[in-house]
Amino acid sequence: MGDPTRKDPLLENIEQEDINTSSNKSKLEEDTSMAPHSTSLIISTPIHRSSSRPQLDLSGAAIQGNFEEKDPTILLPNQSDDISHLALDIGGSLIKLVYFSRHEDRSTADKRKKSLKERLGVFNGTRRSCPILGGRLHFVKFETRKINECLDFIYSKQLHRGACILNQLHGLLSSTDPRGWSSEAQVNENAIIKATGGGAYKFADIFKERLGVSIEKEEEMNSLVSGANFLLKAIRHEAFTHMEGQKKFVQIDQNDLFPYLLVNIGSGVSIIKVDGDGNYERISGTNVGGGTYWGLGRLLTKCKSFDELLELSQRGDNREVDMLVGDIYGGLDYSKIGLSASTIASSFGKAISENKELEDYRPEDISLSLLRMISYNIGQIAYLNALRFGLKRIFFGGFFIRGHAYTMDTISFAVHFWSKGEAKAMFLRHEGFLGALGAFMSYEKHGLDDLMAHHFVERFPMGAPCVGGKIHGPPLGDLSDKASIIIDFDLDILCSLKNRDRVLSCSHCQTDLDNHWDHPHYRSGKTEIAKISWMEKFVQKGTEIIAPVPMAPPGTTGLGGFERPSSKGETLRSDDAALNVGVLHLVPTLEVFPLLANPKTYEPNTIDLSDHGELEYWFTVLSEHLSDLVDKAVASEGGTDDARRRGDAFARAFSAHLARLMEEPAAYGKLGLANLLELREECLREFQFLDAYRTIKQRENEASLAVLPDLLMELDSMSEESRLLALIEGVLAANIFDWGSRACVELYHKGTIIEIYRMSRTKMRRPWRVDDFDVFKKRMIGSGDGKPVPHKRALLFVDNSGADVVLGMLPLARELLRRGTEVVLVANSLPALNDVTAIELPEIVAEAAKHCDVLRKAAEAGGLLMDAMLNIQDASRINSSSVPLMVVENGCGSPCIDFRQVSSELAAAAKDADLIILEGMGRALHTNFNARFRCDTLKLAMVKNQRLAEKLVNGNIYDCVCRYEPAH
Ligand SMILES: Nc1ncnc2c1ncn2[C@@H]1O[C@H](COP(=O)(O)OP(=O)(O)O)[C@@H](O)[C@H]1O
Ligand SMILES: CC(C)(COP(=O)(O)O)[C@@H](O)C(=O)NCCC(=O)O
Ligand SMILES: [Mn+2]
Repeated sequence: MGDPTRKDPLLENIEQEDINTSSNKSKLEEDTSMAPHSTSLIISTPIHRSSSRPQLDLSGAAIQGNFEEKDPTILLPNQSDDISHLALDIGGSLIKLVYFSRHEDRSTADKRKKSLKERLGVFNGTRRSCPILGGRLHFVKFETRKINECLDFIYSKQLHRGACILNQLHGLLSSTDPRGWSSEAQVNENAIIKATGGGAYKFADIFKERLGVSIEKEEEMNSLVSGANFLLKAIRHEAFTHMEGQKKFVQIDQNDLFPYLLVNIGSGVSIIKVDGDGNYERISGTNVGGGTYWGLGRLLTKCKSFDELLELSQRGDNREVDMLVGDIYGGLDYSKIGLSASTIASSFGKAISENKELEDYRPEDISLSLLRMISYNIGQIAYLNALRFGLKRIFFGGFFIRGHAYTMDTISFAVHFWSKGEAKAMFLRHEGFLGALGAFMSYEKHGLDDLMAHHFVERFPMGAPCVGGKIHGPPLGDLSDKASIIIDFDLDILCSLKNRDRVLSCSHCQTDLDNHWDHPHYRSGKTEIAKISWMEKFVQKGTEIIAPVPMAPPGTTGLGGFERPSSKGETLRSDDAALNVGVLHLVPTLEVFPLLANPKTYEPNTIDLSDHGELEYWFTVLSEHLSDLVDKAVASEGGTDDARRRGDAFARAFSAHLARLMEEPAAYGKLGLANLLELREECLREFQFLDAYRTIKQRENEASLAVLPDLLMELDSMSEESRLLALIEGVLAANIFDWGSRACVELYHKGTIIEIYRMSRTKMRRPWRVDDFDVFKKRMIGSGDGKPVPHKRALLFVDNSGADVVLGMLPLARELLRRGTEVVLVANSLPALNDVTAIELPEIVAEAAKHCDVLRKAAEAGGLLMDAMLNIQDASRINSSSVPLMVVENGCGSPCIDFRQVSSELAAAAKDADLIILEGMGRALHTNFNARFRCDTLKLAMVKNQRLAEKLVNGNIYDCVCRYEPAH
């Protein structure tokens, strides 16, 4: 140990190949027989950053127009340095790919925000001077032996193009081949893709030949470590423990992360002590790893795939193969040293004592025995290494783990057992992508290093719809129009369908194309690849929901209960990386809401969906609401055939997601009701339903605006005290207009908007179920002689369109303005159900202002009227003595709000706020009911669900909540 000249076989091949590139083809395939010995490769310098990346000027606007249709992932002009969007980790077993796709341009909205910020008088000096651009990080994997699929994928998504846009540009202009294919090798001459893993050496030529790009090699350990550090610091629910079938997310304190032990279980195993960023040492390793399980397993069971092997283990009984203590001690425990009769004395040991051949053993038993042997061994070695350096935390990564409950339980058990509970085994959700992420991070100037958890929103993988129960493929925009994709083919589907469902055949000779790269007609450009649009495929196929995830039957194992596998299930979850980790949406403008009393302990969700009963209930609620939602969505798009098809596809995809989450609720991190409600909205957007309730919202806005003048007159005739009560009543009553609630939707079928509103108002008898009105009133108007100081700025988190905002929140805003309180109306950035959005609000305010001087002056002062009528105006022209009324977007597209991730505008507006009003069930009950803020907070909502009413406030449907909490 410690001899720097000796090398671990896992590393040795790679290092030598670096020197002797001419022999690199055969090198990795040979030489696996060396005994393990660790190497001390000490690297404590900062992460190496290559300078060979081309610095490209992307200002060719005309050229961008040319391939815009064909290639939506191409970056827009003048956005230089945002081209590092693909990195690979090509391992012995699997190729891991991390790629980045940009968000669409939002420059108009940005301008509006800029002028708003000027009005708010907020300049955010701490923000990065060169903002990194928003986008999505995607995670995909392929088997290394099927490298062609990976090349297809890269090509179909044109990911290699980002590596050298100028070259590509030139190539496309000069190429006569419609695919630009024959000239690919020349056009990308200087293009570089970062890659790590042995395959970065082994397959460099293939990448050059097929995609015309050069591989720039990143050191493997370095990549693993920087990938792990990034995940542990930036992704909220990344690490978790897994004991006896129970998954528990671990909150990692960024400032208390190091040192830790990283055990990457790939084909082989690397054990790395990590002391800081770029500061690590590979202290050990073992050649008994994932490749061993898969390789030996394949030989012994004749399984055709890793998953098949893993699935077999689920039905295995290792006692048939393993020699137990009881087998040696005649059925007795060896209690003196703490070994029970059922403890494994020798893995596979039974095979020596019996006169049996391989065929006499069940493959299931062999697979389980092998899986246990290897997992347990790795757990033990990991612990011993942790012990050497006094490390308590061990993070396990690598695709051997494959999110498999039994594997994780076994490793955890070993660590727990040998360390007597001192050390903790933790797993990473992006287990196998550490190296690829590290390679991705190594691109220059991507600026990802200092990103924080609040900059990432993990979304359910939504790249495309569900084919055969899997969510796959490019977004709808790319493919809905078949005419625009005549020459291309849908490789995402090809990849996802594996060999079950080929979609490619050559139109020239009708041959099925297993490997189109080698097909002569493909090369010569003669073929038109027959393509089935994913939409048709999807609609045809129906939905085969993913197989259940293995879950532990509760309480099957006690400690030391290693006799029986703790986490077996009937089938194995599909090994589809896209469904095991979400897509990370990078939104650099998101911020933590500055008024949260304690951001570290803040938990947005009120309902804990780890309670299975709750989960089941809310899944049923959402499923039952689905057909009504689809009707609305389809109608909002004119009820065309296309809209119907999309509606159908949406329903299937959403149901598939629900089913997937029902099986593994923590698949994408901790699951709360807010995530489910957001998932529904995201899913709608994915199928191009941009605002399903558009017409309903318009209709309700118009009807409400028509009665607003009367309401304002009525309010103005009241005393201050009664007016305040009437205003709060008004907000609560109008919150009944909620198209997300089953009960309310039924009501709407029975009466008009005005009838329902009247009925709701008459039911507003105090005391409400939660009634802090008197305390609020005291703060607002005082109780004795002295008048309280009005709030300086109030943030009103508005909810639904129509009566809710027009007859509820706007009159309340008006009252505050009258008292000299600045009002910021905070609305959704994107539509969700019938919630009003920040884009829609200025126009509604402008309409309301026609009947109200207070609103008009304040809206003028806030620049709102200008915004609504003239779009963007120079802030300096607005000169009014009135306190301003402003509109700010919250950064969400959901009926709920997570205050850990809000728009930077909202964060900026919050700085001077001393009152926040959260309105509606989503924002005040489902989320934030228990949240505490550093300023006065009023939570107002009508509970429109019986079960929630019972659970939360011990009441009934249509009860009201008026919760006032003075500054914390
Ligand atoms: N679909 C799969 N095909 C092959 N191996 C898989 C698969 N899923 C998980 N594995 C396991 O993951 C191991 C590879 O893990 P990985 O972290 O990708 O390492 P490497 O970089 O060495 O390929 C395999 O040896 C096998 O044990
Ligand atoms: C989606 C909602 C949170 C919207 O409520 P809001 O915030 O508009 O008051 C709410 O309608 C809801 O929880 N609906 C599902 C429960 C049900 O249909 O009973
Ligand atoms: Mn709502």
